[in-house]
Amino acid sequence: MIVEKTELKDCFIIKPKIFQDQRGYFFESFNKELFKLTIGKEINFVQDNESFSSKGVLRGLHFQKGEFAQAKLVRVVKGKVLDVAVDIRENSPTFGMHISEELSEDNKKQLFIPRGFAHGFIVLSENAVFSYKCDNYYNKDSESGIIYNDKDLNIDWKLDHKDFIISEKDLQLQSLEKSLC
Ligand SMILES: Cc1cn([C@H]2C[C@H](O)[C@@H](COP(=O)(O)OP(=O)(O)O[C@H]3O[C@H](C)C(=O)[C@H](O)[C@H]3O)O2)c(=O)[nH]c1=O
Repeated sequence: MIVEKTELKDCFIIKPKIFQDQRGYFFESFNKELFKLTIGKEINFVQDNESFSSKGVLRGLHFQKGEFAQAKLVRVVKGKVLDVAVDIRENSPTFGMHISEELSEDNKKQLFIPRGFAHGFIVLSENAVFSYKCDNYYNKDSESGIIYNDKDLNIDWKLDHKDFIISEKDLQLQSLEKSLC
């Protein structure tokens, strides 16, 4: 397992060791002890999620507020997405900055997104299966988010805007500035 730091503190790119043979491949998608050794902290994931989306679907940017904030370990099982994590830790020197990373079934990269981040992705392939671990349970009442085209974030989602598929709920999200009020 190779872990790369990103320009956002505590946000890491993880490349698992892949074992290939004539049958196909095998890799450990999560190993608690190895994760703790390489990340340097123990994360107690409590919930696994999976979503299926077609090309152009943009889910996010989402986060849960307060005590229900979630750290996530995200990966793509099928297809390819552009994954985006935004640092919304108000005391962080990289507050308001984001990273974008292509996660795919081919590169098998994972992204660890700590609590205090907003998260979203857009599907670049015909469709994608997105799988991720959370270290806190879903709490509907603490759900919040940032509109995908927040002017201050200026995220390049790669696809042509006319191809975006966004839920009505996500189209109502506010700017970063207003979402933290
Ligand atoms: C997140 C979640 C949702 N749900 C229910 C609530 C809705 O009835 C349905 C779809 O939820 P939603 O439209 O919020 O799903 P996404 O747009 O994929 O939300 C996720 O998108 C971005 C990428 C994230 O990082 C978050 O984990 C999460 O907010 O699943 C649950 O029952 N449990 C859950 O943990």
